Amino acid sequence: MLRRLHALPGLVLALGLTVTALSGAALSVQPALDRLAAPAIPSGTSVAALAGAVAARHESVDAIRLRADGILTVAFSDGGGRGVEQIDPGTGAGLGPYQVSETTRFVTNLHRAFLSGDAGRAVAGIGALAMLILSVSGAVLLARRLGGAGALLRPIRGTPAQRWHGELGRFAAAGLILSSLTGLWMSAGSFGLMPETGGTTPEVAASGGVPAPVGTLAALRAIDVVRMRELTFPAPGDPTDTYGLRTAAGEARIDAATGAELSFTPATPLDRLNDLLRTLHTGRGAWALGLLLGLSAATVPVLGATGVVMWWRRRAARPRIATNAPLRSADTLILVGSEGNSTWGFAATLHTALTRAGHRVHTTAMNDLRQLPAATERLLILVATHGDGGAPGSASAFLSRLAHLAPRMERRVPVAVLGFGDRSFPRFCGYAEQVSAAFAAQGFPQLQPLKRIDRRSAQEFAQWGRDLGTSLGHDLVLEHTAERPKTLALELASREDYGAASGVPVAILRFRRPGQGAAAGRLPAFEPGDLLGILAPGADMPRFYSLASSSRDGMLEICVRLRAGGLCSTFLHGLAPGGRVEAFIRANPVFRPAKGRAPLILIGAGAGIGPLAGLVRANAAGRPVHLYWGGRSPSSDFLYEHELAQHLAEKRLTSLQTAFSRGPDGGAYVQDRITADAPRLRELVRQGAQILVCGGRDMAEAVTRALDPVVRPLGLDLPTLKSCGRYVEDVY
Ligand SMILES: Cc1cc2nc3c(=O)[nH]c(=O)nc-3n(C[C@H](O)[C@H](O)[C@H](O)COP(=O)(O)O)c2cc1C
Repeated sequence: MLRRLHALPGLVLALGLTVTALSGAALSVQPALDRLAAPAIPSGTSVAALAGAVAARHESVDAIRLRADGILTVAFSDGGGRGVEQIDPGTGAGLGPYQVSETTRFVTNLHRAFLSGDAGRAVAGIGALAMLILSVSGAVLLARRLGGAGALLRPIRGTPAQRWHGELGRFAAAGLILSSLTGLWMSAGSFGLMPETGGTTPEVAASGGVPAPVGTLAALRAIDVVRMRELTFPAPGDPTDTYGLRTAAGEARIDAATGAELSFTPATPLDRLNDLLRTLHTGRGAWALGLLLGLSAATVPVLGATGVVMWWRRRAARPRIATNAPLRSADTLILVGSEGNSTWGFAATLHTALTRAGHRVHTTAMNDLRQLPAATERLLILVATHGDGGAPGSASAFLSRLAHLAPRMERRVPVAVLGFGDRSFPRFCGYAEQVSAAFAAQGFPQLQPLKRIDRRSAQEFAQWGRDLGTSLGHDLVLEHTAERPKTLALELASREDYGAASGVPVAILRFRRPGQGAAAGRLPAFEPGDLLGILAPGADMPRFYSLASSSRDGMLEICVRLRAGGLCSTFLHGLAPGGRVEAFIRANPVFRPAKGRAPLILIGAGAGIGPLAGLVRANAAGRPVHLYWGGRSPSSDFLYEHELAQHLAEKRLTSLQTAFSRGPDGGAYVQDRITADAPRLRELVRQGAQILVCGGRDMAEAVTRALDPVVRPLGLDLPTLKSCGRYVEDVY
């Protein structure tokens, strides 16, 4: 809901908001320019002295104004001609005609009313409301994604569009909220929707005597020019008219003959609020704030563009459920928790089979659960596990939502949870277990016990379908054929083989698109640490390998360890240069170095060196990078040995620590190097280093145990470092 609330005004009003924001950003520079151009007002100059000097130069003066931008102007009539000129605040001397430039007038009109009168002003007001909704919902969404309001400053991970959107959004949110709130207020005021401002000016009786020179009037001599907002002069020849002096405190009427203050109308709280909000919106009288607001506004086009990209990706990634029954009337609600979208495919198969069996089925994302309509008879939850036993994207908010909603629900319908995962992860279907436990804790009966499906097994899914059919009292046949991802044909360009002598063969394989020169297909963009999914002949599931190169290297490089009985690794190890594979690239934005120049500590073992070597190769800027790597034997297993030596010489790599379990030094593991190097590593972490770990699960666990005592004395622990992206793993 919140996401929809965020996306909708952005998509519908994108163009209008961009125009308003950019024109606002352009106008925001004006107060700073005016401030530079306006002569400083010397303190101690009285309004009387200034008015006296001005009156001496003009036949008739209408008013003297101190504008919010610090410019003093006088409106006058001389010899039948009227004019407005800027005046020197110290001497009252004329500084030339005052006029707002055509460009400023145009941009202001564009900003306030899209150059089209009242209708335009109404649209601008709606735009301000939309911007307010966008800014507040965006801030809440970002806080939710980063782990709460206290986590708003944590590093943002994700695709480039997500990172730009998040970084710019959190920079600009406060400014955009302030500008849209104040803009909305001003817009409502311009349509008379706000209470009337200004107190009633009392009738005053002027003395009617001969007007005295303005420079001698006592009430004007008591007021400093810096406090004045406007001084209006009496109409010439009208002895009953008075001077009007407006300051922030209110408006005084002053007798033209005696100089006495005849009345004073104090400014109302609403007047003061209006003044404050105007300053906060325009930056006039607060030029530094104006520039900050302008910078915030200037981010709007980029926020809009990246927001559209994110929205489109989310939309394009989610499969369409053609026969989705309305939620209100559905007897079966299928909730899907997915990150890579494959679970949506299973949900679509289940949806179709249940619909054919006569059910009214509504399928939606787990995060979209809002209510349990009266017609709902059962809940079917299909949920994948990601991270380390964590929630997938479309279920990220589910547990907290259930905890919030369930106590208010009147009914408890039967629930079946079907987990999708991979047995090679230690927390196999860990998130599905959490979801199942949460339903049980809220008192929902089980329609089916929790079932866990390994590696998208169509057979296990079909079996679950049969059991579900039995519970529902009819046959349910679930024939699911996994959708094959779109693949690229790649050709093996070269290979280097290691480890034969130590019994753990590892190959560095470099692929390119087939064809020569311009005829070769272009590679999509990727970074070291992204994943190359390879579909071996006869396999219906891809096997993922971490990429050791970036698209800038013009080839795809992976390190593959030969696994006994492994279909894909056996196929790849048997591949000769020129041999082809079907593959696709999947971004792995979590495993990326954080921006900036803080040191990187790279830790890996065996084939896990691949993406780490790729990160070192990409470090042309010479950021401090320290690599810890463990292998078996220095003579047969030292992957990237020569390349790493060259990187050390070129300062792409700052230091290299290797550990060989079958080495001449008696055998050591990478975690031993970490323990031995604790003081240096602690210092690097103190400097803000980020740690990236790649390799087997056992190695990663040993590294975690070795690193924990390293960071403890700094008041840190690995969960804290993990939660802020300073400890990331690519573990298999
Ligand atoms: C980065 C990553 C982390 C994963 N972590 C786990 C895990 O901790 N436990 C598990 O059982 N499966 C894990 N899996 C496997 C997925 O749950 C499984 O592939 C699932 O079918 C993906 O469904 P989806 O494409 O709908 O997101 C992980 C997969 C990936 C790519």
